[in-house]
Amino acid sequence: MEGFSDFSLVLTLPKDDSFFEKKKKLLQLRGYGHEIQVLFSSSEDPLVALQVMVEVARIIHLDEPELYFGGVEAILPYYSRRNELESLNSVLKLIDMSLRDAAEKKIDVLIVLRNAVIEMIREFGDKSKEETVIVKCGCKGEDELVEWGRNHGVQTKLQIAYVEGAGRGAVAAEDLEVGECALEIPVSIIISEDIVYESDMYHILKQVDGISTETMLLLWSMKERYNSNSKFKLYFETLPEAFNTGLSFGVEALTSLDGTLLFEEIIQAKEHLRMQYDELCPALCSNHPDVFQEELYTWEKFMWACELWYSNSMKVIFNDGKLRTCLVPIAGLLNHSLCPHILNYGRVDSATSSLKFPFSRPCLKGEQCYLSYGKLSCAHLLTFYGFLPKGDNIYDSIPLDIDGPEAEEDCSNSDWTTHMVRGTWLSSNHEIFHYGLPPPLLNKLRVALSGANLPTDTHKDVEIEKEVLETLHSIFNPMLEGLGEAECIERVNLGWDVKLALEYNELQRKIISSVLASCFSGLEML
Ligand SMILES: C[S@@+](CC[C@H](N)C(=O)[O-])C[C@H]1O[C@@H](n2cnc3c(N)ncnc32)[C@H](O)[C@@H]1O
Repeated sequence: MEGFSDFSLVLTLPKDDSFFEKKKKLLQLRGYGHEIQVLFSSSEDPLVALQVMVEVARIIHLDEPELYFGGVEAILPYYSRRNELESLNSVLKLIDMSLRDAAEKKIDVLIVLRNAVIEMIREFGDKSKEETVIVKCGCKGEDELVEWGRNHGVQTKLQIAYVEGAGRGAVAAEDLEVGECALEIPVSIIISEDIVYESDMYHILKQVDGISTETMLLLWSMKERYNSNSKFKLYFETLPEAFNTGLSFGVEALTSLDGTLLFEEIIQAKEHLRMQYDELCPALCSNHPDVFQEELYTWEKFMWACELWYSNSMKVIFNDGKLRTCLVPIAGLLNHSLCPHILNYGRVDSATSSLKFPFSRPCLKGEQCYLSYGKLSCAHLLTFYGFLPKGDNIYDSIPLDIDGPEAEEDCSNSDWTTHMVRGTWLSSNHEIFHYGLPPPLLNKLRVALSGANLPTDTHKDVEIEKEVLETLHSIFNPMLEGLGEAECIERVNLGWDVKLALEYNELQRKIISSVLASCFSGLEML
């Protein structure tokens, strides 16, 4: 690497990061400050310095569950697939920014670094590929929708296809690289609150006490769905007749969920929606029958609209800085993955007045292009989207309410007030005093059970440790029993909802069993 001139790239942990203090401590533990200058000197291999940048970026991008479960204990090379993609992409962005005004003699080294990051992203993507079976390429209605979009300024490098297990999806029409735009949607065809303000129902809805813009939009979409002169006719025509989310689960599926938290969540969500419907729709239809026709505002159609908005809407920040819940035609055909191609897409580009969907990792021709719907648990995905993603979802955890004083804060034994467990197979540390369980939870129980301050690692009290694990066992064993026996029944003839409920139960059983197994092996070690 001779001939490279000395220079540095600066990575900064943003001050407004809600976990600033925790991350700062993690960085310090690894020997960094919160503003990290990575020096590239002619005497060193720049790729070594690049590794430092990536490690720092991983810490900067940690989110709440990653800090809770892994923190300083987590073994690198990476925390989660999402974290890895975000970190590599932020390093790439920094290099690209530096390239823009770099002195000529620095350009060569920046290009070496850029290529190295691109290669890291590509290798990472190859390891995390999700195979897609294309059931049918080319779909008439959807192709017409894309054509309509193009006529309104949409640009896309994707084709719509039917994919196995997920309805429609988007497939790359050519090999696409990191940074390229998969899709660009002009603001003019995004369905957002402005559309209600311009509609004939706004003067009525604005009189309704406490009604949110989201609810107004929901009521607008119920009617627009059947408007043959709608600008969005093709969009509404290509939407599914049924969304099949957890909110539509039948009695048999709900019964199979009995004993899980999800059961309560779905029942409560449905009760809440029913109340909202009863408060709004009958009164609107009887007081304003010219605008709110009864046949368009049935409970079934209300539920369809709720499921539409839950499973298809996106949160978008507009040029005025306001975050709005929107429906985005065409973009709404992209499916979700835990290792997505597109991560950052929620802000309107002021220069083009469009919403851009750039690739955070490459997507080869014919490969399904996935979006990230967000950091969502399987319970949320099942309830509001009606599917369970492939692979380990690090946002899947079981919450625990434990009373008593919190452990004193330091970085690994932090001040979390809500506790949770997740599959212990996701942990990298199953040693004594760790057991694959989250450090903040173990510390919380140590303090609660000993009534004393947190013992240091070298002075852990074996009796207290046993009590901690026995307590956890006594919490989780009834949960496992509550799930009942695993059913080994033939699933082909079951309804979509019962199949999903059973899949969810299996996932819960797997998580709880892993916690119990960790308690057992911990007790054995002790
Ligand atoms: C925004 S839409 C995506 C387009 C959708 N596939 C369609 O045909 O309309 C969200 C819905 O797609 C489905 N979906 C998204 N990601 C999925 C995945 N990884 N596996 C299975 N279904 C998925 C779910 O039904 C979800 O409610």
